[in-house]
Amino acid sequence: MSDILEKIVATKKVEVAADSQKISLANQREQAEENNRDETLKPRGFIHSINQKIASGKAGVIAEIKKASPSKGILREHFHPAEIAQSYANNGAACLSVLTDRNYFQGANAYLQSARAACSIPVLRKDFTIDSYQIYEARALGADAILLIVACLERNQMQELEACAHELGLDVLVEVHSAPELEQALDLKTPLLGINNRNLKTFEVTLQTTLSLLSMVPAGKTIVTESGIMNRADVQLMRNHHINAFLVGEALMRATDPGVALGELFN
Ligand SMILES: O=P(O)(O)OC[C@@H](O)[C@@H](O)c1c[nH]c2ccccc12
Repeated sequence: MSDILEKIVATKKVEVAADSQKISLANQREQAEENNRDETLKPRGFIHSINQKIASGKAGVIAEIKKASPSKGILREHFHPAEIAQSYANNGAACLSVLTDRNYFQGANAYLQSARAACSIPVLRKDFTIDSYQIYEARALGADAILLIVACLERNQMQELEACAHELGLDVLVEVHSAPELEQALDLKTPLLGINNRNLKTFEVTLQTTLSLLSMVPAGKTIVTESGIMNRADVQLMRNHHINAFLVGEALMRATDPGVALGELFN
């Protein structure tokens, strides 16, 4: 099978071209700027929220709202983003991550909007960002942060996208899976560094990915261990290595009440 990430990026290019015909870049920018002047829609401080939890001795959890994934299929049938968002926020999540990719994750922009409106914690737009259009769109939707995946971007492009996000007041989570990718991620200004334990070529998940890259990360970065955090032993393993920020999806999505599951995993 060809690399899933390549496929997703190819689809994303077509989607962005079509979306920008429906709502122009100028319109997205206008809405983004309007949101930045609106008390309820202006950025909530994604990185700040994570660091605050960590400073108080707790885990900084980015709790994900994800209906399905290419590797696991449907994760949750009873899928109500506003309800899930409230449950996560009430059980100590620092932030939310909401999948908006339609084709591979059954996400939607509307899920981000309703999740954010249902709580007061910051929200990451979880998507495959390849074009600045998507960054204006993210802020226009009310997102507080965007994801940049090193594996799908060129060096210059990544820096341009980060600058665009920062100009709009969005925080950036940069995601890596290997040492060469980590080296590129360190070109960026963002202190928030996600290490994805899932290999997007094979779907193999191992927490060793995070542990093996640790020594390359300079002081001043907040490492987020992403994917495959399934139980308290996984959390403890990471915390033993002073990794205090987590991005968790599946383990919570499969639970009857995702927020209660979050509490059981971290509290
Ligand atoms: O469901 P998990 O194994 O807890 O993983 C969550 C998150 O890390 C995963 O959804 C993810 C990490 N990076 C991504 C990039 C795009 C889409 C999804 C992802």
